[in-house]
Amino acid sequence: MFELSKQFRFEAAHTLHRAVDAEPSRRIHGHSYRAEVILRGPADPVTGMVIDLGLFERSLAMVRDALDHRLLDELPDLGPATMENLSAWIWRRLAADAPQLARVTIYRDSLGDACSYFGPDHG
Ligand SMILES: Nc1nc2c(c(=O)[nH]1)N=C([C@H](O)[C@H](O)COP(=O)(O)OP(=O)(O)OP(=O)(O)O)CN2
Ligand SMILES: [Zn+2]
Repeated sequence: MFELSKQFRFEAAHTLHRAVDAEPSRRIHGHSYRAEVILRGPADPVTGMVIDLGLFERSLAMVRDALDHRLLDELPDLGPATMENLSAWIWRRLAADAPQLARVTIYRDSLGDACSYFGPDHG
């Protein structure tokens, strides 16, 4: 069993309705995000790879393009633009191309925030 990971960064804006810091959160504001995607599985005996990272990078580039410099509130299938929903959204986008998906983690490094999603089979 091997574990492969790739990371990408994106900048995005959002609004959020919440009980604390309600007013500044409701205004449009931005964050710098880092996404880490983990794949787990055996290496193919012929290729020696869990997945060709070149192929995987293409899928990640499409996901990043849909998020970078966007107003996340406008993503139709995201829901409230929290790190929880972002990690699950990235999972849904990648699952068909990468059945070895094991975890998607969203980081907001400047705030010390992180949130991981382990897929629908883990609640
Ligand atoms: N469980 C979650 N809680 C919150 C999320 C989230 O994604 N999941 N997101 C936010 C907001 O995005 C918010 O902008 C971050 O708020 P906060 O930690 O208060 O940081 P700020 O920089 O906006 O505020 P400071 O007071 O300047 O630290 C909130 N909660
Ligand atoms: Zn925010």
